[in-house]
Formats: sequence, structure tokens, C-alpha cells
Amino acid sequence: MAAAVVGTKRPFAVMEGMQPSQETPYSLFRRNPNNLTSRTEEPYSRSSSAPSTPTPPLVAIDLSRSFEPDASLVLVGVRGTGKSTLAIIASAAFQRRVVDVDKFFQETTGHSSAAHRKLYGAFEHNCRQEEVLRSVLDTYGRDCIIVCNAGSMERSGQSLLRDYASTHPIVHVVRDPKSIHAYLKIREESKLTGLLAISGPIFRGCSNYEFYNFSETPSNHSEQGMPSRESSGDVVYAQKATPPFLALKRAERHFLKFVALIIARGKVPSLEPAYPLSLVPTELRRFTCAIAVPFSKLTADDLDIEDLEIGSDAFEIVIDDLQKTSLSMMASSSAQELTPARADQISRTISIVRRTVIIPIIFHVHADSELSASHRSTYLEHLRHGLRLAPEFCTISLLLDDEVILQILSTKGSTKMIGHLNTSNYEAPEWSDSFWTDSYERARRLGCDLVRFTRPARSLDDNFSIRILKQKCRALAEPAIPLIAYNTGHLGRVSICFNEVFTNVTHEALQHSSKDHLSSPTLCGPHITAQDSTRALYASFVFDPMQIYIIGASAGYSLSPAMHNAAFQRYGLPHHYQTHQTPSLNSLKALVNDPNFGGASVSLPFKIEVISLTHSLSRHARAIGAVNTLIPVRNLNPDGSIPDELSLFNERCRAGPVKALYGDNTDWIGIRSCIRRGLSPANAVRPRTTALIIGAGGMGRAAAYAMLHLGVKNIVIFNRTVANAENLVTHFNRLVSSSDAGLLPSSKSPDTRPLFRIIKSREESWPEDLRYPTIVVSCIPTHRLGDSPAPNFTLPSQWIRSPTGGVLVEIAYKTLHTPLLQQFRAESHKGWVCMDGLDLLPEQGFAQFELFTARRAPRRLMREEVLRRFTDAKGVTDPEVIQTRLEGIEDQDT
Ligand SMILES: O=C1C[C@@](O)(C(=O)O)C[C@@H](O)[C@@H]1O
Repeated sequence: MAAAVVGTKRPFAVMEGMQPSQETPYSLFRRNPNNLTSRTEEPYSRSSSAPSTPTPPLVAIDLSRSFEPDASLVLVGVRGTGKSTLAIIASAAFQRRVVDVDKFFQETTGHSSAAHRKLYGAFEHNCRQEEVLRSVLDTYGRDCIIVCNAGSMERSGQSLLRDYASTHPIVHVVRDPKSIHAYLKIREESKLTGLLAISGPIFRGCSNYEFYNFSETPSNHSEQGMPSRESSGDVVYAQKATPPFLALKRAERHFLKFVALIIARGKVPSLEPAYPLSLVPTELRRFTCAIAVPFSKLTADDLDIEDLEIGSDAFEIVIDDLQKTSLSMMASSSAQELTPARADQISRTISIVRRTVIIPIIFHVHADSELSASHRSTYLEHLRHGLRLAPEFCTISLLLDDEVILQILSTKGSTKMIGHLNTSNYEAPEWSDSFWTDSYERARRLGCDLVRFTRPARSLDDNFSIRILKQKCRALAEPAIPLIAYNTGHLGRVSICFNEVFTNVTHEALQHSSKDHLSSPTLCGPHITAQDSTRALYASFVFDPMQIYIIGASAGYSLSPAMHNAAFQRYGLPHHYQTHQTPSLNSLKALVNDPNFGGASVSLPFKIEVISLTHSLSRHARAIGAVNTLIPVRNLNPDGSIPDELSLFNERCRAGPVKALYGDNTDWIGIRSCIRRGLSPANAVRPRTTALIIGAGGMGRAAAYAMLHLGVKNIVIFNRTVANAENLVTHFNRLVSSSDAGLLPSSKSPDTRPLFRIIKSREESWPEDLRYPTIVVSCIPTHRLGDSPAPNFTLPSQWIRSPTGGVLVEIAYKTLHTPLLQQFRAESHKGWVCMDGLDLLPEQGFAQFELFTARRAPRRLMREEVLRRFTDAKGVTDPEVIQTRLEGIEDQDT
């Protein structure tokens, strides 16, 4: 029995001169559940093969990761990694001051660092450096972004920073050597390589986080605003690749996403996610999937990460080559170490995934099922490094002893930890064995946020006995933590389908390795795709097919049916989305009476009228005063009220009588996303940023609400009927001052309250006390409506004088050849970016898809479908334009 258990671990044991264990981890665990392992390792201990350094790095022992929300953020790293740019980006987003230690040094001493060293010698220089660093850290401990170069990193500087890291986030900024080289212009590249090899461990030794600043390739940043097609003098829905001033956009979103993970949530409303599913903890939703992607594949293959993400709720990066790493480390006599190059590679990979996907990342280091001594140290180093990258979730092996687990958990920061036990052998106890409940209880006691158990299935019955374990765990003392439990191997697929949280799935592109797994049932690994899992859940009646509609007076032209149906098909969802064109809302009742009614998109002119048919509204719909999405409610609370959003999500796609209708609004989310996508970092929202809304109907209100969420403080309304503009302003003034709004935290103080202004006529000049608008949203019709002709609307040129341009969002998409779009396209050389209705429709549609299905939307596919289905006035589509537009999408809102 032991031979089967020891498996791949034996060579290590032999190499270390250890006696192969005669016991299984389970028997060891039973005897002494708190002491399976005993040593605590030191990460980043210096490599014997690493180049020597005059100032040896301090060893980073589990630096803290919990801070006051206003604690200053420190960026450290060699020059050329982009720290100053990132600091400016963060400073604009968080309204924090940037303090550059080098500049501070120059201001206080009157010399640059290099000149000072030359004049006064190394010793005096180092003392001065330390003094300056200490003074900066002491003085600017709150609400600042501190930039710190290698100059301040002598040993004393390192220990100052390390102490600081117990109360402040210190981010080591890393970048690919080529970009650093291009920036620093060092003649000999080998000198840079040497510098990076020396400085990497030093910076890692005194920082608690790491950000890999991915260099954006300028290849797709072609000229913006150049119409891609001309047809008899008309511009055909031209949209361009990313303009140069948006080149930093992706870096901006990526960095802010990272910073938002490491500092307290809720501090900066404009950085808060808006999509409905982002607001409920993923691990509390039911029947979620996690695509498991081996690190070795991510680094070796050219994988389409956005495609891998489709259908999954989390992206699991599986460090699958630890054994290989351990072996090579042992061979190079630097065993138990994470080399700087390997650490860089992991940071880079996580960065690539994070900047592409919208779902949370799970960092999983795959250990052999016993976590053998030689393996354990490498395992821990990888785990500690993973936590530096702030993944949303991270697994920790429950084979470690309590002391080590507690130590790691105390440094988890915002990462949710999954206590993990996996086994690839048949000797693992039955699910009914108290081993599993004890392990669950222990993980919970130690502070894990979730637990994950896997074991190979010996028979089909094993799939069903998991229910017993789940029931037992649920009956244990509160608070229960989510349990992920399933069988692996060919026979375990049933339990994989019915596991409720983060079911590991695979993808066609990774299929090769999963087939290997299938042929070797002792190996664990996902065997089904997200689509397989979805199909199985519908085929076994856990979920039901739904009928979903778009309801509107002229809904016939809508591209929503094509967009949603394409997404359903890709996911393996049996739903059907159809058009319901109607002059009145009277026919809605009949649709809702169908037990398979799955919800509806509401189009013009019903977005306000439909409120009277709802029983409850989301806070957004309430604040805006308009509804564009209806959701059926089938289970009411015992007191008759509507359940919370999590419960609503967990009852989606189950047929039955509809007891109530819940109304939401996703238009504001779409508008917010378009503004964010089109706004260059130079135009990032600041206190004096001004926005202009044209129109004062339901969409105008959604635009105003989106702007308030983005932190815009000056909002100007222009509407043909001034009384409607006044109504809008009255509505929002009431909203921002009312204490129960609970939407815009910063608006409570009158000094920072947003200011609404009305411009009554095109002839008026732009108000002198306001900046020119950098955000313009046009919410007026662009085509003939009944007897009203299409308004031939353009903005007076005296209003569009922003020196840095801005973003124009035009909400309609029936025609894209509008005078306003043409006017702004002609201004693109001045920094104006146009977002039209074909950008907006999918953005608001992603949120509707989430509301209808409780799944993240396949964004690229939906965008593609909308672009493919759209035809211009001549009924033509252009694949080249579609491709250019898709490639131009740099920014993903969450
Ligand atoms: O405004 C729009 C666009 C839409 O009407 C369509 O055309 O599909 C669908 C609505 O839900 C959304 O609010």
C-alpha cells in the first residue's frame, strides 16, 4: 500500500538519504494532525549561483499585507520599470500626491544622487540617502504614492523599507529587460542583466507585493480617427485601432486593478466594479467553474487566454512543474529555492492573465500528494511568491503543519485562501470517513476561506457519497466556509459536474493533457470543459431552458437577439432570446406567465413605464429612474419581500411560476465602460473634470449616473426642452444629497458634491468657470422616430476646445453615420475618441447576460456578433473593420 502512495516522491527521498516513508499522509495526519511538517522555510534565501552583491539582500520573511486604507503606496524597482508613470496613474485615480525620493533628495541636498556621491564619497552619500528616505517615509506615510529607486537601497534603506512594509504596501515593479534596456540605454546589455540579477532579490526582500509592468506593444496603436472605408464620400462605421494616446490604457487598467486588490475595497468608488456579478463573491455563487491552466502551457504555448476564460468563473493558474523545478534546483545544488528568473516568469505570467481576463485568478501550486520534504520548501517559496502578486484566491496545502499555515494565512492580505488536499491514489479514505470532516474543520479553524478536497473515484458510487460529506460539513459549527469536493479520474466526472463551487474544467486548447489524464485515471485534473459541465447540468434538470425577450416599440432592428443567442450557444445554454415588438406593455403579462420566462431587455419607449410593473428595483434602477432589464423572481422571502442579489442569482434559470419582477438598469454600466475605454490617461477624471450630456431622457439619466460613479464633479446638461433638463438636475441633486442614496459616498460632504449645470442654447458660450468637457455623451435619437426627423445635431465648436481632447459616446446604433460622430472623428487628431452604439450595445449587454444567466458574458464573442450583424445603410458589413475594432479594445471594465 505504501508503495502506491509514495509514488513519484521516492527519488527525492532517496536523493536526500531519507528512508522512504512507510506511512501515508493520512495515517500521519491521524496520529498528529498538527505536525505533518515542522520546518518553516525562508523564501528568497540567496542563491549560491546568483551573482554576489555588495549589499546582501535581507531575507523577506512573510511581510504583512494588511494596512490602513490611507497608507501610502510605495513603488520600488530599478529605473526604467515605469514606476513614475504608474505613480501618476495611481495618483490621478486615488487623488494622491506623488513623492519621488530621488527628487526629494535633490531638493534637500541640492545635488543629484550621483553628483552627491561624487562630491562627498560613498559613506556620506549613503548616510544622506538613508536620512532622506527616512524623512520621506515618516512625512508622507498617508495618502501618497512614494517612488523609490535603487539609489536608496543600501542595507539601511532596505531595513527601513522592510519595517515600513509592516504597515504599508510596498510594490516591487518588474519589467522585461528589453524595455528597461530601451529606456536606460545602457550600452552593454550584460551590465543590465547583472544589475537585475543583483537587485531583484534585494527589492523582493523588502517589498510585500510585486507588479509586472507589461510593456504594451505599439504595433496595434495606429493612427486613430482615420476612416477605414469611404463609400461615395460617406464614412462607413469607421472605427480605428488604438490611437497613440490610448497606448497606456491597458497598463492603466491593469495597474489600477492590481492596486484595487491590495488596498481596501470601497475607497475609490470609480474603481469599484460595476458589472452585477462582480458585486457578489464568486465563491458564494452556485455551480461555478474554474478553468485550470497549467503554468507550463501558459509559458510554452501561444494560448488564447480570452478564449480559455469563456464559460468560467475563475481562472486557475496551476504551477504544475514544481517537481521538475525541484529536480533542476537540486541538480544545480541550489535546492529549495525560487530563482529570480523563475519568480519573474511567474510574475509575468500572472500579469498576462490579469490584464486579459475579467474573472478572478486562483493561484495553485500543485504539490505531490505527500508534500515531501524536498518538495515542501520549493512549494512554500512558490506560494509566498504567488501571494506577492495578489491573486484573488490561492490554495494552500493542508498537509503543512498548523504553524506554517497560520504564518502564511497571516500574510494573505485580500487573497482568499483555499485549504487544499488532493490525492492521486486509491488509498485515500472514503468520503464518509471522519478524515475529511476533521480536515474541513481544521482548515476552517486555521482561517482558510474555502476548502478543496479531491480524490480518485473507485466506483460511480463515490460520486454520490460526496453528498454525505457536504451535509456533515454543513452541520458543523458556523460559520461554514464553501467546500469544493469532487472525485477525479474517469469515473469521477459526475461529481465534477455536480460540484457547486469552482469546478475545475479544461478547454479544447488544453485537451491534449486532459486526454493524458483520462487514460491515467489516477492522475487528477479536469476532464470536462465548461460547456460539458453546463450541458450536464441542464440535461439533469438542475437548470431549465429559458425564454428571454427584448420588448420595445421598434425592437425589430435590435441586435440583442443575435448577440445573446450567440453567447448562449457558445456556453451550451439551451435558452432562446427573441424579439417582442409591441406598441404597449399589455402583452408583457402573457410572457411572464410562461414558467420558462427568463427575463427581458426593455427598449424604447418603455424604460420608465415598465417600472410600474416591477415589484422591486436594484439601487441603480431606483437612482436612475429607468429600467432596461427585467428579471423573474420565483422565490420570495418568508415575509414576502424580494431576496438579496446573491439569492436571486442562485435561483436563475429554474422554471416555475413567476412571483414578482425585479427591475435593473445596465445602460449606465455600458456608458461607464465606454467612457472608461475611451478616456486617455491624460484625461483621467480629476476634481475639475467636466462632462456634457446631450439629452435628458432615461439614457441621459443613465449617463449622469455613470458619471457620478466615475467621480465626475461637473456635469453640464444640454437638452432641447429645458424643463426636462431641469427635471434631471432636480432628480440628481436630490439623489446626491439624500442620506439613503448610499451610492456615492463622497457626495455626502457639500464641498465635494457634484455640480449640475444646464446650458439652454447652442449659442451660449461654454461657462467660464468650468473646464471644457473631456467627456461628451449624446443620448438623443440619431434616426427618424415616427414623424420626427433625425436631429441633425452637432456641437457648437466653441464647446469642444479641450486641449487634451476627450471621449464622445453616442448611444444609438441604428445609424452610425451621424453628423455628431463625423464632427468628432474630424477632431481625432486633437485627442478625441469616438465610441458609438456598437460599442455600447455589447457593454450593457454583458451586464444583462449576467443578470439573465448568472454567468460572466463571453465578451469578445458578443462584440464580434454585434459587429458582424450590423449592416450599414447599404446592407454591407466589413470584416476588416470588425477586426480593427476588436483589436482596438484595450480596456475591459469589470
Ligand atoms: O438601449 C438598449 C439597447 C436595446 O434597446 C437594443 O437595441 O437591443 C436593448 C436595451 O435593453 C438597451 O437598454
